[in-house]
Amino acid sequence: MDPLDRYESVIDDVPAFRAACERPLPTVVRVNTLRATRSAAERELAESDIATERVDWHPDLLRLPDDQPGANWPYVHGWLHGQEEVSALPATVLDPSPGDRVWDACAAPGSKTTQLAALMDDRGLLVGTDANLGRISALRSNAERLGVTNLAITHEDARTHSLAPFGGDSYDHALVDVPCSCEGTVRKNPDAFEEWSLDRVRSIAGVQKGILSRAIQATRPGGTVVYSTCTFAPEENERVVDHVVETETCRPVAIDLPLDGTDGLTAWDGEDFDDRLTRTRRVYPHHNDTGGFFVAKLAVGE
Ligand SMILES: C[S@@+](CC[C@H](N)C(=O)[O-])C[C@H]1O[C@@H](n2cnc3c(N)ncnc32)[C@H](O)[C@@H]1O
Repeated sequence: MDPLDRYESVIDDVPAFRAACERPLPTVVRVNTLRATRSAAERELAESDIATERVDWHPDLLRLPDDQPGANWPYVHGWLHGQEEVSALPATVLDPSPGDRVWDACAAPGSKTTQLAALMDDRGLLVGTDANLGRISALRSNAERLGVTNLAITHEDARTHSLAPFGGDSYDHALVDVPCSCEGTVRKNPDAFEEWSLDRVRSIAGVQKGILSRAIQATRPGGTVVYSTCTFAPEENERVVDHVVETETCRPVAIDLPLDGTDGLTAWDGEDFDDRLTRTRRVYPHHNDTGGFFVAKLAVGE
């Protein structure tokens, strides 16, 4: 079964959506502001005859030619990190401040963790958790290459992470970028649907609910939790957020998304969700020439 068939009733322009899903993804890098400015990175890349194009919605993203080898000088020296445009959305939406205490519940290999560290100006405390030891090695080496020093790494199941990591106090914010069915990565990985089944979608949704619930419980009242996936599946998106809105003390808040997106769904497969699910955002590949993405922002304690 082609899982994309399931979305024909909720997508505005199905032929454009299908065509975008078949095009390769543009190559994008994020300038690591702990080490360089965008102008300095542009100059350095130009010296190596690498043409760049600014991404207009984000101050630190650059598009590169598709045949660009990854190991250029600015990359090796931690000025750049390969990061797809939509992957830069969750940390942008969370927008932590220097000095905050932030938990990244599914952190490896660290694209968003290192982006959070840059937004925090490498100050405060960032805890990055992942259940996969091999991927934690990549997180560690990315953090080192990019010069991040405010990061503590834990190898554990996020569903059992400490609820009082600071002697009773909780995190100011959490980022929950869960494992998912990855339907929105089909432009990068044409085999993305090979392992797809509705049973897998439903099973992973259980893990997602557990991790998101834990993140809400570990965040102080008045704090913020951002939930994201790179899939279109409502079972892993709106239905997971609807579950925590019912079971935890939190509410979805409006997101001022800097690129085009559509409202989250309030019904799927015969089930209705909380009306406030319209405040979550879906990003489809044909709207901004990116991968597919889902993001929700939750205010905790309200
Ligand atoms: C979408 S990836 C995270 C990508 C990462 N945020 C980034 O931007 O580089 C999901 C991650 O969740 C991890 N994971 C899966 N189950 C987990 C669990 N129960 N607790 C913590 N991490 C888990 C996987 O190992 C994987 O690295």
